[in-house]
Amino acid sequence: MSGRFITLEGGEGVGKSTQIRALAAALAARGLETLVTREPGGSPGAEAIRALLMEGADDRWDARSEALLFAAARADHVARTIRPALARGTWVLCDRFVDSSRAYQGGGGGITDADILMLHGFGSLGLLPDRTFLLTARAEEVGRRLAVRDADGADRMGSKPDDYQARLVRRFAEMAAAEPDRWRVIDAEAPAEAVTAAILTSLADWLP
Ligand SMILES: Nc1ncnc2c1ncn2[C@@H]1O[C@H](COP(=O)(O)OP(=O)(O)OP(=O)(O)O)[C@@H](O)[C@H]1O
Ligand SMILES: Cc1cn([C@H]2C[C@H](O)[C@@H](COP(=O)(O)O)O2)c(=O)[nH]c1=O
Repeated sequence: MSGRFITLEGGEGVGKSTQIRALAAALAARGLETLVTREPGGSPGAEAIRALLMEGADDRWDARSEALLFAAARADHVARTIRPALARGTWVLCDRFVDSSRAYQGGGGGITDADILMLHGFGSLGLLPDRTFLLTARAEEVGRRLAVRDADGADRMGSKPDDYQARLVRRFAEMAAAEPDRWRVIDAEAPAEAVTAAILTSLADWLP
């Protein structure tokens, strides 16, 4: 039996972590076995790489080194956590995946999509989600949320400048438009409960 692989994507502070927790609870209430995981991270090795990526100055890594580190973390996460869970029939709910590399290191950092997909092909044998939810909200709304959540300061990746953030948001929208069979775009400005309901509606075809 094979589980489902679902990812949540979007810019900083749009509500992915909030929604993944709510989604896991809703699926568990329907009797489904779920695993919530995240990137970068989700396995001991990938969590160690996460610390390298998230701490330190913006120029700690150049764009290519950063793309390699994200791909290496993902390879370990896929091999040790995601593929075994899917093989057990578990629904894997992942907070960010390769599409974040395509948006951040690609749209934001200027690495080509072909290069990111090549690294993903080598490191993770090209595993792709069955369904990807893109959470969207206006920059002003996200700014209000992050001002509260990150009052003590953002991490290294969250501190990228506004033009970088704008490019990655555009890249997410392009990817969703280019691959509508896999992506579902969700308005994440609504109250959290309404956002969860919209995600569940977009999963109705798979739910028991
Ligand atoms: N629908 C919502 N309405 C209002 N506030 C929200 C909503 N969803 C999440 N928040 C709040 O916004 C902040 C950011 O949410 P969250 O941490 O889930 O975002 P995220 O997309 O996982 O962020 P990041 O990408 O930075 O990890 C949190 O303080 C959260 O409580
Ligand atoms: C997987 C992945 C992530 N990022 C960035 C996106 C965020 O700024 C951080 C992760 O922080 P979060 O609070 O856990 O969302 O890393 C990236 O640039 N590339 C990636 O592949």
